[in-house]
Amino acid sequence: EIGLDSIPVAPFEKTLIVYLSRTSNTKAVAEMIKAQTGGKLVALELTTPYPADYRTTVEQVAQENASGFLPPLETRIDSIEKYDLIFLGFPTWGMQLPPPIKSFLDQYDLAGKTIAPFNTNAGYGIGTTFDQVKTLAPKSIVLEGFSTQGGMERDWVLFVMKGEKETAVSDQVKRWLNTMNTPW
Ligand SMILES: Cc1cc2nc3c(=O)[nH]c(=O)nc-3n(C[C@H](O)[C@H](O)[C@H](O)COP(=O)(O)O)c2cc1C
Repeated sequence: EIGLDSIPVAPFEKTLIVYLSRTSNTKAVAEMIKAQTGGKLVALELTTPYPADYRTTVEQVAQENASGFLPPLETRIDSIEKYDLIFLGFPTWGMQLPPPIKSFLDQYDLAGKTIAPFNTNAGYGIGTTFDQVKTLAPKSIVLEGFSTQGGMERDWVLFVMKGEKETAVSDQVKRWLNTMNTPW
Protein backbone atom coordinates (compact mmCIF):
# COMPACT_ATOMS: atom_id res chain seq x y z
CA GLU A 1 0.00 0.00 0.00
CA ILE A 2 1.24 3.45 -0.90
CA GLY A 3 0.35 6.18 1.57
CA LEU A 4 -1.78 8.96 0.20
CA ASP A 5 0.54 11.61 1.58
CA SER A 6 3.47 10.36 -0.50
CA ILE A 7 1.71 11.18 -3.77
CA PRO A 8 2.80 14.31 -5.61
CA VAL A 9 0.50 17.28 -5.96
CA ALA A 10 -1.87 17.28 -8.93
CA PRO A 11 -3.42 20.63 -9.85
CA PHE A 12 -6.99 20.71 -11.13
CA GLU A 13 -5.94 20.92 -14.79
CA LYS A 14 -4.36 17.51 -14.39
CA THR A 15 -7.20 15.92 -12.46
CA LEU A 16 -9.84 13.79 -14.16
CA ILE A 17 -12.93 12.33 -12.48
CA VAL A 18 -14.39 9.41 -14.44
CA TYR A 19 -17.38 7.51 -13.15
CA LEU A 20 -20.07 4.98 -13.96
CA SER A 21 -23.45 5.44 -12.32
CA ARG A 22 -26.87 3.91 -12.94
CA THR A 23 -28.99 5.40 -10.16
CA SER A 24 -26.84 8.52 -9.55
CA ASN A 25 -25.32 7.68 -6.16
CA THR A 26 -21.78 7.33 -7.52
CA LYS A 27 -22.48 10.39 -9.67
CA ALA A 28 -23.27 12.39 -6.52
CA VAL A 29 -19.93 11.38 -4.97
CA ALA A 30 -18.18 12.28 -8.25
CA GLU A 31 -19.76 15.73 -8.10
CA MET A 32 -18.57 16.19 -4.50
CA ILE A 33 -15.03 15.37 -5.67
CA LYS A 34 -15.44 17.80 -8.57
CA ALA A 35 -16.61 20.53 -6.18
CA GLN A 36 -13.50 20.19 -4.08
CA THR A 37 -10.83 19.45 -6.70
CA GLY A 38 -12.05 21.34 -9.76
CA GLY A 39 -11.10 18.33 -11.89
CA LYS A 40 -12.73 17.46 -15.19
CA LEU A 41 -15.86 15.35 -14.69
CA VAL A 42 -16.71 12.61 -17.20
CA ALA A 43 -19.59 10.10 -17.03
CA LEU A 44 -18.97 6.78 -18.78
CA GLU A 45 -21.78 6.04 -21.23
CA LEU A 46 -22.16 2.79 -23.13
CA THR A 47 -22.77 2.33 -26.84
CA THR A 48 -25.52 -0.11 -25.84
CA PRO A 49 -26.94 0.91 -22.44
CA TYR A 50 -27.91 -1.74 -19.90
CA PRO A 51 -31.61 -2.59 -19.66
CA ALA A 52 -33.82 -0.56 -17.34
CA ASP A 53 -34.85 -3.74 -15.54
CA TYR A 54 -32.63 -4.50 -12.54
CA ARG A 55 -32.76 -8.32 -12.64
CA THR A 56 -32.06 -8.46 -16.38
CA THR A 57 -29.08 -6.20 -15.80
CA VAL A 58 -27.76 -8.38 -12.96
CA GLU A 59 -27.92 -11.44 -15.25
CA GLN A 60 -26.29 -9.64 -18.18
CA VAL A 61 -23.46 -8.41 -15.94
CA ALA A 62 -22.90 -11.94 -14.60
CA GLN A 63 -22.61 -13.25 -18.17
CA GLU A 64 -20.24 -10.45 -19.17
CA ASN A 65 -18.05 -11.12 -16.14
CA ALA A 66 -18.00 -14.85 -16.92
CA SER A 67 -17.10 -14.40 -20.60
CA GLY A 68 -14.77 -11.42 -20.15
CA PHE A 69 -16.88 -9.30 -22.50
CA LEU A 70 -15.88 -5.63 -22.43
CA PRO A 71 -18.87 -3.46 -23.38
CA PRO A 72 -17.92 -0.71 -25.85
CA LEU A 73 -17.91 2.79 -24.41
CA GLU A 74 -19.70 5.61 -26.19
CA THR A 75 -17.74 8.13 -24.13
CA ARG A 76 -14.39 9.22 -25.56
CA ILE A 77 -11.88 10.99 -23.35
CA ASP A 78 -9.75 13.50 -25.21
CA SER A 79 -6.04 13.61 -24.43
CA ILE A 80 -6.03 11.35 -21.40
CA GLU A 81 -2.26 11.82 -21.33
CA LYS A 82 -2.66 15.33 -19.91
CA TYR A 83 -4.10 13.99 -16.63
CA ASP A 84 -1.88 12.86 -13.75
CA LEU A 85 -4.54 12.01 -11.18
CA ILE A 86 -7.62 10.03 -12.13
CA PHE A 87 -10.52 9.58 -9.73
CA LEU A 88 -12.33 6.44 -10.88
CA GLY A 89 -15.84 5.90 -9.52
CA PHE A 90 -18.14 2.90 -9.79
CA PRO A 91 -20.84 0.97 -7.94
CA THR A 92 -20.16 -2.59 -6.80
CA TRP A 93 -21.86 -4.92 -9.28
CA GLY A 94 -22.02 -8.62 -8.44
CA MET A 95 -19.28 -7.96 -5.84
CA GLN A 96 -17.00 -6.99 -8.75
CA LEU A 97 -15.94 -4.06 -10.89
CA PRO A 98 -18.71 -3.20 -13.40
CA PRO A 99 -17.77 -4.39 -16.92
CA PRO A 100 -17.70 -0.81 -18.33
CA ILE A 101 -14.97 0.08 -15.82
CA LYS A 102 -13.02 -2.93 -17.08
CA SER A 103 -13.55 -1.53 -20.61
CA PHE A 104 -12.19 1.85 -19.51
CA LEU A 105 -9.09 0.35 -17.87
CA ASP A 106 -8.51 -1.85 -20.94
CA GLN A 107 -8.92 0.99 -23.44
CA TYR A 108 -6.82 3.76 -21.90
CA ASP A 109 -3.13 3.70 -21.08
CA LEU A 110 -2.86 4.87 -17.48
CA ALA A 111 0.78 3.90 -16.97
CA GLY A 112 2.53 6.23 -14.53
CA LYS A 113 -0.72 7.91 -13.50
CA THR A 114 -2.25 7.91 -10.04
CA ILE A 115 -5.71 6.38 -9.69
CA ALA A 116 -7.96 7.22 -6.73
CA PRO A 117 -10.88 4.74 -6.75
CA PHE A 118 -14.25 5.52 -5.20
CA ASN A 119 -17.30 3.34 -4.79
CA THR A 120 -20.90 3.11 -3.66
CA ASN A 121 -22.66 -0.17 -2.91
CA ALA A 122 -25.81 -1.56 -1.35
CA GLY A 123 -24.06 -2.35 1.92
CA TYR A 124 -22.19 -5.50 0.89
CA GLY A 125 -19.02 -3.53 0.41
CA ILE A 126 -16.38 -3.07 -2.27
CA GLY A 127 -16.00 -6.79 -3.00
CA THR A 128 -12.98 -7.30 -5.24
CA THR A 129 -13.39 -3.94 -7.01
CA PHE A 130 -10.38 -2.07 -5.61
CA ASP A 131 -8.13 -5.11 -6.10
CA GLN A 132 -9.36 -5.43 -9.68
CA VAL A 133 -8.40 -1.81 -10.36
CA LYS A 134 -4.85 -2.63 -9.22
CA THR A 135 -4.72 -5.75 -11.39
CA LEU A 136 -6.13 -4.00 -14.48
CA ALA A 137 -3.91 -0.92 -14.08
CA PRO A 138 -0.63 -2.59 -13.12
CA LYS A 139 1.52 0.38 -14.12
CA SER A 140 -0.48 2.96 -12.17
CA ILE A 141 -0.25 4.01 -8.56
CA VAL A 142 -3.57 3.04 -7.01
CA LEU A 143 -4.43 5.02 -3.87
CA GLU A 144 -6.45 3.87 -0.92
CA GLY A 145 -10.04 4.13 -2.13
CA PHE A 146 -13.18 5.72 -0.75
CA SER A 147 -16.40 3.76 -0.33
CA THR A 148 -19.80 4.52 1.12
CA GLN A 149 -23.22 2.92 1.13
CA GLY A 150 -25.44 3.99 -1.75
CA GLY A 151 -28.76 2.63 -2.96
CA MET A 152 -30.27 -0.84 -2.91
CA GLU A 153 -31.95 -1.14 -6.26
CA ARG A 154 -32.97 -4.74 -5.51
CA ASP A 155 -35.30 -3.31 -2.85
CA TRP A 156 -36.29 -0.23 -4.88
CA VAL A 157 -34.00 2.04 -2.88
CA LEU A 158 -32.51 4.14 -5.66
CA PHE A 159 -30.98 7.57 -5.01
CA VAL A 160 -30.00 8.21 -1.38
CA MET A 161 -27.44 11.05 -1.57
CA LYS A 162 -29.72 13.74 -0.19
CA GLY A 163 -30.42 15.48 3.13
CA GLU A 164 -28.34 14.32 6.09
CA LYS A 165 -26.84 11.45 4.11
CA GLU A 166 -25.51 13.86 1.49
CA THR A 167 -23.98 16.09 4.17
CA ALA A 168 -22.36 13.12 5.92
CA VAL A 169 -20.92 11.66 2.71
CA SER A 170 -19.68 15.07 1.61
CA ASP A 171 -17.76 15.36 4.91
CA GLN A 172 -16.31 11.85 4.47
CA VAL A 173 -15.22 12.69 0.92
CA LYS A 174 -13.55 15.89 2.16
CA ARG A 175 -11.64 13.95 4.81
CA TRP A 176 -10.50 11.44 2.18
CA LEU A 177 -9.36 14.19 -0.19
CA ASN A 178 -7.60 16.03 2.61
CA THR A 179 -5.37 13.02 3.26
CA MET A 180 -3.92 13.52 -0.22
CA ASN A 181 -0.94 15.75 -0.75
CA THR A 182 -2.75 18.19 -3.00
CA PRO A 183 -3.38 21.93 -3.11
CA TRP A 184 -7.16 21.72 -2.58
C1 LIG B 1 -26.26 -4.96 -11.67
C2 LIG B 1 -26.11 -4.56 -10.23
C3 LIG B 1 -25.40 -5.36 -9.37
C4 LIG B 1 -25.20 -4.98 -8.04
N1 LIG B 1 -24.45 -5.77 -7.22
C5 LIG B 1 -24.18 -5.34 -5.95
C6 LIG B 1 -23.32 -6.11 -5.10
O1 LIG B 1 -22.80 -7.16 -5.48
N2 LIG B 1 -23.09 -5.64 -3.84
C7 LIG B 1 -23.63 -4.48 -3.38
O2 LIG B 1 -23.38 -4.10 -2.25
N3 LIG B 1 -24.44 -3.72 -4.19
C8 LIG B 1 -24.72 -4.13 -5.44
N4 LIG B 1 -25.52 -3.36 -6.25
C9 LIG B 1 -26.06 -2.10 -5.72
C10 LIG B 1 -25.23 -0.88 -6.12
O3 LIG B 1 -23.86 -1.09 -5.90
C11 LIG B 1 -25.65 0.35 -5.30
O4 LIG B 1 -27.04 0.55 -5.44
C12 LIG B 1 -24.91 1.60 -5.76
O5 LIG B 1 -25.07 2.65 -4.82
C13 LIG B 1 -25.40 2.06 -7.11
O6 LIG B 1 -24.64 3.15 -7.56
P1 LIG B 1 -25.24 4.17 -8.65
O7 LIG B 1 -26.43 4.83 -8.02
O8 LIG B 1 -24.13 5.12 -8.90
O9 LIG B 1 -25.61 3.38 -9.86
C14 LIG B 1 -25.75 -3.76 -7.56
C15 LIG B 1 -26.48 -2.95 -8.45
C16 LIG B 1 -26.66 -3.33 -9.77
C17 LIG B 1 -27.44 -2.46 -10.71
